[in-house]
Amino acid sequence: MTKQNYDTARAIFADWGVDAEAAMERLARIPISMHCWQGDDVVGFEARTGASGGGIQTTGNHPGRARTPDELRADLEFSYAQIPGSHRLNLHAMYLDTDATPDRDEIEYDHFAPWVDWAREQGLGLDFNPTFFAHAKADDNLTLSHPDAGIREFWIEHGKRSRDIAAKMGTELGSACVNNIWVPDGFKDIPVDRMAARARLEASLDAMLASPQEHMLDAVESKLFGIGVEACTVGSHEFYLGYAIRNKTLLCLDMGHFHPTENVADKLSSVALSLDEILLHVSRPMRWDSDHVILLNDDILAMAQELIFSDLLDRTRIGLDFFDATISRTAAWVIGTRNMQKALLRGLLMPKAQLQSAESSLDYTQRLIVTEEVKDLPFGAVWQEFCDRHSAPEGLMLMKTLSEYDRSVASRN
Ligand SMILES: C[C@H](O)[C@H](O)[C@@H](O)C(=O)CO
Ligand SMILES: [Mn+2]
Repeated sequence: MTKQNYDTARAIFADWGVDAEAAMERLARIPISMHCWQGDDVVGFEARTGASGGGIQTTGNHPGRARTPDELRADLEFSYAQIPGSHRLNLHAMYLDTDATPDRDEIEYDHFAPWVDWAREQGLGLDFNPTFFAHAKADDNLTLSHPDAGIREFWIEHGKRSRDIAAKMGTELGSACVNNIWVPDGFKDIPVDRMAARARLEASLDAMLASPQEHMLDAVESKLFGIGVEACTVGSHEFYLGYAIRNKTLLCLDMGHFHPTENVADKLSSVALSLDEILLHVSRPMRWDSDHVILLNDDILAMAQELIFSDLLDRTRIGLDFFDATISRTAAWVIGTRNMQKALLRGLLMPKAQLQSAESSLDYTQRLIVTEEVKDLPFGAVWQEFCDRHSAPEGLMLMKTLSEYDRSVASRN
């Protein structure tokens, strides 16, 4: 039945001048960097207690949170098996796997080596992030921009070590590892010396990134505001856009880090004119940076279409950033990642040449007719075929598989 549906769909897309086989082939080559922190509510495996801090907030208490690296890896293995294609894992520095208890300025590659061995076995690429939150030295909501030079030094050292670890991960796995820098630095109430804070952040970043590295890529992530840093975020969009351009790093655009009515997809072509590569944190901000699981909604579809229509797929690393502890954590990963893929597939199945030609000849009526008519095309049949070819379940079978796994981990407490 699926095969018949697909054959019909393929013919319908061909009528529109779209090659469904080519779309599936391209989709299979787009890795999504799935974030480890959805699996345990951004807690990590350090010997510490306490909330994430830094304005990041997970809510909910659904049973089954991964408590150890082994549990997290088991949950990831299950999740990747439900997601067609080959992907990456985005690891945070607080997810070390070791009996040692290094402080953040003492972390080394060996503390993460089990993750690399596992990633190799699983055929996954790895990305990395220094963790500048959930630590006593981040309690002021200031790290790299802290007025205290000792605190800045501590975090600079953490950042340098993270880059070393990312470079070694990239070397070991033969695939460049993106090391994404996000700091929570900011002010609850209106500051009077924004310039000093931003100058300190810039100097700290310069010190951290001073030594050239291979097999890793530096990325910087801006933010508009967070809980507790409502008045000013030191690493704002303008700050990091300039920094990334000047220093040739990747710029990370997190969809939750802008004013809620801003169209983040619209930013891609603008920043791509000044940057070599972009990192995305695909997320769903609901009224604020709430990090809801991404849906196949207009924002995600627009983001995917923009990547494809602006020819940015080869210059963009797609990472995810959501965490919801009110639902099955593995289902959240699977649904969110598959939604990103579905959005990309839809973009790849659009009659791009026809649409762009209508626009360039100012035939906006034709552009409107096409954008609206193609909404009825059988995208689902191509997605089913894609899942089938990659041995990933869909529909009722996916539902059953996700529920069974969720029940199997429910006794964790
Ligand atoms: C855990 C991540 O580093 C974090 O979500 C960051 O990327 C962010 O978006 C903070 O709001
Ligand atoms: Mn993010």
